[in-house]
Amino acid sequence: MATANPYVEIRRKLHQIPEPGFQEFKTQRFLLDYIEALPPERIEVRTWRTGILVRVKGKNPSKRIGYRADMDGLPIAEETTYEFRSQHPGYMHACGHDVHMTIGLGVLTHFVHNPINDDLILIFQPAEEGPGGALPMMESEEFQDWKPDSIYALHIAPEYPVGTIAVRPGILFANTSELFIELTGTGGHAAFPHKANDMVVAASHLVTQLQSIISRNVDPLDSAVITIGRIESGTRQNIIAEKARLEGTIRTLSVESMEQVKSRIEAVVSGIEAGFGCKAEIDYGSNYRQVYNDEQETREFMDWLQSTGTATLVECREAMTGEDFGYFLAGIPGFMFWLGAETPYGLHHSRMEPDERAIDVALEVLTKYIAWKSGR
Ligand SMILES: CC(=O)N[C@@H](CCC[C@H](N)C(=O)O)C(=O)O
Repeated sequence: MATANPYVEIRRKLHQIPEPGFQEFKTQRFLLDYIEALPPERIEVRTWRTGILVRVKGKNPSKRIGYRADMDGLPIAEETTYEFRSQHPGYMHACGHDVHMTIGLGVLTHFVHNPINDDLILIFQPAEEGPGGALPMMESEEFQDWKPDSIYALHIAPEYPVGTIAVRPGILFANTSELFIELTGTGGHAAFPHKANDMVVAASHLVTQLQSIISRNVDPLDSAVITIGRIESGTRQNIIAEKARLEGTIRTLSVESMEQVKSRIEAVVSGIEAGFGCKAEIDYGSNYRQVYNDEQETREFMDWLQSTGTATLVECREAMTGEDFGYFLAGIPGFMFWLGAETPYGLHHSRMEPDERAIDVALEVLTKYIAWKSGR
């Protein structure tokens, strides 16, 4: 169904072309086509791998204000009711990055036509879901040269109504580490288990033992999560599996707990090796730093929201989600906030249909706030 809102149209087009991290080629082309059609006088564009940086020149700049949107999709087979479903089988924008990029283009368009005093740096960042684009992008010459003095980002929140912004000073999202474990035993005939080392059984024990780490080794007041999201093992029902692969993620609120959880995982995996006579290899994949909102910047934003009434403010609790935006916040003051986009299915769900009215709410909040920050 067509809509009169150009940004909703853009979001629907982006929704159809979800791509994995660092392979956002069509997405980058789509964004560049849009950006290149804007009046060129005030903008400068750079690409970094599949990402894009845009500088909107201010009228009398004394600082650079940054806004970041992430670009990649997820390996999920979409099951929404949309007519504009993903055209990339097995991939879906199930974490709202289509909405985030659309808002980025809306902010850019607004300030191209309504310049502020300061420079604005729009950052379209690849590979947020993995392996992590923020850190290498930040380290790039292209970024360092335009490094903002403050930086902001948002994430859609299916659990909050449209018109709500949820945020908190300090930690917003957890420390994360991916987790991959390969088990190798001895395969064989299903009828002769005593002549094999069955990795389906070993993997099953491992999953339940991993879950006991959180309940038995981590301070209950210091939240942590281990999720095994994928297990691969075996070839058919009457063959004992020689190998098993577990894929998951670790989340902790404190940096110390991450170390402790990893050392307990290593101990449990050694126990599985001894108990099942198998070999195990652990790979922690990519790690994200916690998203730690600058206290002063966040309080200022919360006060501004309340005094202007531009959206309904909720001071939320921290969440165990991860975000490589935490790397930007480690070097640049700023914050991330949740944008209410109420829908019954949550992030990373094949049926998630965020409420598109959230786009206009975000554009109003961000354009007014950034203009206010720039003293216009
Ligand atoms: C907001 C969100 O959902 N972010 C992802 C980040 C993934 C980090 C990494 N690939 C991992 O799985 O640990 C999340 O799953 O929280």
